[in-house]
Amino acid sequence: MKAEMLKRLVRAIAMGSQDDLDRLADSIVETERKSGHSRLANELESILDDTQKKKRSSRGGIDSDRSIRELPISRRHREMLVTFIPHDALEHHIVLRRDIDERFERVEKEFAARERLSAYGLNPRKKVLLYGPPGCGKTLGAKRIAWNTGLPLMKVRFDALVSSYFGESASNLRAVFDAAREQPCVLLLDECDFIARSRVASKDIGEVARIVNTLLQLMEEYDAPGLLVATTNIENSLDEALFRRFDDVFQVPLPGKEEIHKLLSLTLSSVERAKSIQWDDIVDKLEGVSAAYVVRVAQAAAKTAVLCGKRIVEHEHFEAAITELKRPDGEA
Ligand SMILES: Nc1ncnc2c1ncn2[C@@H]1O[C@H](COP(=O)(O)OP(=O)(O)OP(=O)(O)O)[C@@H](O)[C@H]1O
Repeated sequence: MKAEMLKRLVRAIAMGSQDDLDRLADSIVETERKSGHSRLANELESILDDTQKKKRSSRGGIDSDRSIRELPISRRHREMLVTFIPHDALEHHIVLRRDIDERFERVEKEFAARERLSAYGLNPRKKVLLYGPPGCGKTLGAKRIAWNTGLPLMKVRFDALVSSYFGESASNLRAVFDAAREQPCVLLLDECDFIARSRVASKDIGEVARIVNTLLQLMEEYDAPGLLVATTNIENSLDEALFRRFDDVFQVPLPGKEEIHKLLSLTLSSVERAKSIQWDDIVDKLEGVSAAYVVRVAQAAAKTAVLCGKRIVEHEHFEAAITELKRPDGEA
């Protein structure tokens, strides 16, 4: 072992720093790999992986109150690979078209009845893909599923997961799926097209291709106690093989007139509304935009009412908000 490493080792032991020891172990693996000793590097890596798993299970597994330190982290950069949202923090309001609401409800009901279903040899839908335009409730829909099934949400951080080091993205992804197996949760792969761009369209045979293959395999083998929800804006960009691995695929579309009305009422529930508001006119003007945009318009109108001291939202406040928040390109 090089002198520098020996010094780091002794220092870490003297300081009793587990973090430094972990980092040192990673450096040793990397040095061995770079020196062409890939078999030794792989063996060392699997020792590290096994030890981490044992440590976790000796702490009694993972429950919903797990500490941040128990969540999967990237080997090299020690970054959290997921954002963990406990069930209590998932309360939300979502407005959906009735038929879409029923699609969500079906997933939730099957999860609730999973034991009854399995008694008949039937499997509940556990891997769901939500697609549709931005800002219409795909991420919120994943929260809804978690909330209604009593599970926490574990959102994958693709920025931390995708690494430029050979094979590391795939092993990070594996660590995330391992964690989802130990901890019943809704595992959210938000904007999964980030990694799942069509292999056909992409000539990339590097890390992206490797991670798509790993994702395909992990999806195929998925047997975690919770649910997996993936979202994408661009349905067509998804790898066909990945697409087939979902048990249910449905769209979360733009809100219709009825939903726009509900979104406005919901967002304005804490302020008074003038009787003179021409709701149909406002709804007509907002038809074709995302739910997020409708919420922003309602919030802007409410804030204008408060700022100008009236505390009653008037029709003109909506007109001003719609003009001010000109529809961003591509949102509708
Ligand atoms: N159906 C909805 N009901 C109520 N609020 C919504 C709905 N859709 C979007 N919103 C509002 O817009 C915000 C963003 O929504 P969300 O993140 O769920 O959109 P998304 O479809 O996942 O968009 P993206 O594709 O950009 O990630 C929400 O936090 C919420 O305030």
